[in-house]
Amino acid sequence: MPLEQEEILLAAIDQNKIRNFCIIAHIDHGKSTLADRIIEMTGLLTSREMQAQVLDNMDLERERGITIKAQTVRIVYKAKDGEEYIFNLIDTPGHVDFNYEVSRSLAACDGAILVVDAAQGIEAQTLANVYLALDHDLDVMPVINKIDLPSADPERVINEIEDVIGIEAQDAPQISAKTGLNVDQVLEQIVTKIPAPKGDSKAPLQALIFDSVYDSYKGVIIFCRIKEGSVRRGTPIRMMATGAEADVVEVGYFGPGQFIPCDELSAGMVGYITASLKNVKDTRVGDTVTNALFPCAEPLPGYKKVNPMVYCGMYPADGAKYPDLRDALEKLQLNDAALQFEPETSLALGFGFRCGFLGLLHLEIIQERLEREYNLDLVTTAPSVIYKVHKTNGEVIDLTNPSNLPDASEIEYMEEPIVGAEIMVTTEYIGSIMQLCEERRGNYLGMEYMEETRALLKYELPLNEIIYDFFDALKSRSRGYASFDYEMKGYQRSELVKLDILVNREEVDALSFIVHAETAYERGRKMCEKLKEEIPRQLFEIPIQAAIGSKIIARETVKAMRKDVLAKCYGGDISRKKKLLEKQKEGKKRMRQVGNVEIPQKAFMSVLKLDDN
Ligand SMILES: Nc1nc2c(ncn2[C@@H]2O[C@H](COP(=O)(O)OP(=O)(O)OP(=O)(O)O)[C@@H](O)[C@H]2O)c(=O)[nH]1
Repeated sequence: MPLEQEEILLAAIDQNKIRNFCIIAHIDHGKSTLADRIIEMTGLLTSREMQAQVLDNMDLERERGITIKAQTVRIVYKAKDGEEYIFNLIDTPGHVDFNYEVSRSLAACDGAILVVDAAQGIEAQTLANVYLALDHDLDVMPVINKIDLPSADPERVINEIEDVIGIEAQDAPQISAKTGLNVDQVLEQIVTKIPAPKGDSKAPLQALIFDSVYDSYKGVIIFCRIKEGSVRRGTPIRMMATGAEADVVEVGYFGPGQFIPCDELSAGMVGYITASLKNVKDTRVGDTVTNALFPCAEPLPGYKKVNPMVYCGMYPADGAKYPDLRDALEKLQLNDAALQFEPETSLALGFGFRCGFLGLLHLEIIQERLEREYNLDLVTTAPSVIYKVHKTNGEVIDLTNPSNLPDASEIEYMEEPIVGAEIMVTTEYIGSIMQLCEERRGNYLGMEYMEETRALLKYELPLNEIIYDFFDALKSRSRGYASFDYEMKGYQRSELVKLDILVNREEVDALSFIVHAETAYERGRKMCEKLKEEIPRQLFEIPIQAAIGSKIIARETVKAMRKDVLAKCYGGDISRKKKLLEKQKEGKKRMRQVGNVEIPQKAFMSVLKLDDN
């Protein structure tokens, strides 16, 4: 352990010298870049040691450039007043799929740095995050970033922050997180503007879990903010919501990319606890850790169990890999309490799992990790939201798989999930965005002008109309000038029907999906067209039909043709022929035989691409 860190451990930590804060921003406004600069400037790492971005430490995160799991780091800053301060910088995820994690990360802080891009100004997620921060009574400290850009207009953005959010911004540091310009002002303001934590170290233990990870050596590592009391090795702890109990094995704090043990965590501190717990499900984000023998009177407010919003079927391309897929999902679940799965069988796809996710991004991440880290080839069915089916016998079922929809005669009515959406857009695109929302069955709630050139549109939209490609459609219809945020509102009665797809007169259960009755015909037609493109020609003619119940509503035909991959190979280069045959075999792994027709993986996702914008 470096000498400097040892000294900090030994010195009793004065609460007044601690600052717990996070950085909030709209996606891409430079949150991670600023975090890196702060870490670099406080001397924890030299820029050479810094791998691209320290805080986003999952490979996938780095590739996609987005923050998924909240990460935290403790740094020591020597301020201009000559004193040393301890900063706990809590990184918050920036995507709507992970909204609850954002909210819990904020609850662990006393203040928030609000990063706003000097060229783009306030965006939908800037507002959503600021409101969340204000809900948690955090002091919000604005910072104007990217002033090095030629299109930067910091004065306009300062006014916008004052007008729209209503917080003082005249002395907001104007920085370039990229070059490091004026980042020193940010560090000073953290000391002067973000309040020190409060809390009594002698009170019964009350700590907020804002994240937890599973480590094969240490078991579950709980990331927490100690609100009251203290905790050390040997303390018997209890999670108040899940009831799990264990003795503490180790406590410590977060070095960049590593865990550094210490003697004790006390009120006001942010750190980690390990105990002999084997599953992150025991340590739910938002739960309160207390002393099992001397519990606090009440848990901290705001805990809620996060439930998946989007479901899809995942099947191994090679049926023999089913046990491997189960093992992989179990391993991923150790680190991801929001991931759910249960076995299901499909006539078309065989044995697999119905998996539940927080949103599409979460789904994609899991899918990619299964394919990359566990080397599995997957066939994934189109995602579906959870519908509530009210049956004539009074029973209500949560439908996560469209092919399980009961017979129409047993259904009284159905409900679908609705979200409240806020869309920020420049005025010239208001018309096209409103049109998009209308097409997606949106219910217009109102519009507020931010300034002359921008407005905030409020809509209620069915979740199943936005989970697929709404974001892309929004971007393309506004040339990238619209931004968007949403939250679940509840369920609403709706005229829904199940659309079945028949390939060569056989129903393919994995292709069924649920649509609003009004759009059923159009979607059915488009789905058939799409499948016609995706399904390769075979030796015989293949009819593709869409049906509601026994009624066929659309049809396309894949004409017969012999597919000869060697046809293009003139001359006698045998190795090239072999290569082509190999390639064809690879492709086949992901094909599914339905009756005597082979359906490629891409076809199962066709429903996602029915709206060409
Ligand atoms: N020109 C310029 N570019 C910057 C600056 N700060 C960040 N960027 C760039 O903006 C992009 C987004 O920065 P990030 O730090 O990844 O943004 P973020 O807000 O953390 O994004 P999420 O983690 O996805 O929420 C990157 O390409 C950065 O290099 C800046 O001061 N000037």
